[in-house]
Amino acid sequence: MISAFTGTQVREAEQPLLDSGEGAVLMQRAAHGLAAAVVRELQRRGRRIYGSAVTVLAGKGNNGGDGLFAAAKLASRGMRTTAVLTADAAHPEALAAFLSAGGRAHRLAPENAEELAVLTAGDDAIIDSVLGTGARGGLRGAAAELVSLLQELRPALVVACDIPSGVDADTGEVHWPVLPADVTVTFGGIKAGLLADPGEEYAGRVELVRIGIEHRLPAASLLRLEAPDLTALVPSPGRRDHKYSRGVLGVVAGSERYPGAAVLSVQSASATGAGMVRYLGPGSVARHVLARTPEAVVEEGSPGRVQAWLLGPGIPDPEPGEPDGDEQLRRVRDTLEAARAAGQPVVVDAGALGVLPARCPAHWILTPHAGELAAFLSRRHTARGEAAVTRDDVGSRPLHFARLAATDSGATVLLKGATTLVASPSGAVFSQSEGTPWLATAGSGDVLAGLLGSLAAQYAETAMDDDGPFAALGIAPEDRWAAAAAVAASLHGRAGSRASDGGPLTARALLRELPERWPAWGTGTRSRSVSMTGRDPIRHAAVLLWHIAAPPRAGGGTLSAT
Ligand SMILES: NC(=O)C1=CN([C@@H]2O[C@H](COP(=O)(O)OP(=O)(O)OC[C@H]3O[C@@H](n4cnc5c(N)ncnc54)[C@H](OP(=O)(O)O)[C@@H]3O)[C@@H](O)[C@H]2O)[C@H](O)CC1
Ligand SMILES: [K+]
Repeated sequence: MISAFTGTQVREAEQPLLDSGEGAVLMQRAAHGLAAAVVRELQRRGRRIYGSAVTVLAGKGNNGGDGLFAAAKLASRGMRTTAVLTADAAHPEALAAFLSAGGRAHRLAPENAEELAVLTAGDDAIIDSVLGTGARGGLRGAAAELVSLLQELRPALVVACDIPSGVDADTGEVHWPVLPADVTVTFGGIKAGLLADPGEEYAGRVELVRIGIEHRLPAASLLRLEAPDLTALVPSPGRRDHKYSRGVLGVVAGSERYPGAAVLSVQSASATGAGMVRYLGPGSVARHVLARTPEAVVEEGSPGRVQAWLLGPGIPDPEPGEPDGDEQLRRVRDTLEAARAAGQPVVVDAGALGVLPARCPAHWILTPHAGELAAFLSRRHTARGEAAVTRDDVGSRPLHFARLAATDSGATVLLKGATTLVASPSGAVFSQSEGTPWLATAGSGDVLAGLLGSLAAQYAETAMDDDGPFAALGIAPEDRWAAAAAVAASLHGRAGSRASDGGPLTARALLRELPERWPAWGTGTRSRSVSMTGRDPIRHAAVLLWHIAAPPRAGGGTLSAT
């Protein structure tokens, strides 16, 4: 499991060492790791180091200091090194080291921004060390102009120092312009903003350099499940299990208008381990469901025992003139009431999001996309006389709004996106990014809802106990349902990447990827490559290489092992 931290958490972990005068050692470890990453990436691309050219964009603070010290190390490897000093000052010792290593420095000004952009864009590598965790907002003035020009000129290789300048280390919000990085070399702890959109999209592959503060870091601000975690968390039946003990899921989904959502969500639930799926809905929809999933049980009256519910796929929001909505929405309301009394986990999707009570239990998992989350929050905010929230608000600050919705409602909130975020009402967040943009297709959300419902039914009885698999991974009781939803998001994303294989996919193709690979997924048919390079983390900087393989400047980083 990958842990990520806010810039503040990392800075606080650094502080005692700074106070004891070890800041220079930390910086040298950071610079060593940064320089080593540039060398490795150039070699990976078949470039010679000696004689290659690198430019460092250096800000006024320690982020700029990291970059200048790293460039000095690259100069000692025979690289031609240029520094563009973007502020009126620079880290004095680092600049001195850079110049004495033979580097050439230019002070950026509005009148030379274009000339410097053209001068440096052709270099073999650019190191972006303008702003790090001390940034407030984005690039300004000539630095913003230089980066905008470099974006157009598309340098061969961009390596961001700690975070791409302009990306908020805590939230992943982006203050444009930001130079998209091929690699982000981050220090001490992975920054949460590198694992949340839109920041993740600009980070490229993330490499962590340990600088000796790791043991001082607090509980992570954001977590990411990896393949070995799926192995531990993907449920599998025991010898004494039977269909009722494996987890029965009740599904209230579909409508005359959208029968397909019921078909897809029931099929998905049935294919991913639920012992049984009970379907409740209009007869015409039920016939479609049975045609595709004959093993489903269609319930007329009150259903038999279930361990969990999935409510909402394909159920439209209430019409303005019909506040109670159609029969399905009434069925959703009744089921929510019964489920709360029974303490059952509920996956709440689509139209069901509009009929939730003010406060929900953490084992109710909402699965909105950005527009649905904006509507969900706006209903609550306007009822309190607060400003509405737009889809664009959510799109630019997904981590903030997912967390807000969870803490405000008490429910667990899975916010779908290129990077899917799952917020626990405790404030902890899981971030999963195994998907592909091709998953943005009709029915994909219904398949996810069915998969998540199936897992909820399988987890309901014992998985959340203190001797269960989530506790074994060290996940706090209040965050276990968020972790369960993250399992679903991870499996769904992996299935989507396989079904897409780089091209368009349909929800039906996505379904086909679900069951066959189910047991293999946990082991991850893509084994994660994690290697320690550099030297011992206590005595020297060490680089824990883990690859969020994001094709350089591709849309979003994906967690796929190499
Ligand atoms: N602390 C350590 O020992 C280590 C730090 N590491 C690296 O350091 C950065 C954090 O460095 P810091 O100096 O705290 O902050 P920055 O370098 O990110 O910012 C520098 C200054 O820039 C000014 N600033 C802030 N926002 C902007 C902006 N939008 N545009 C222009 N300038 C801005 C601000 O100065 P002011 O005088 O304007 O207040 C900042 O102080 C961290 O990211 C690491 O790279 C290493 O990890 C090693 C250990
Ligand atoms: K930076």
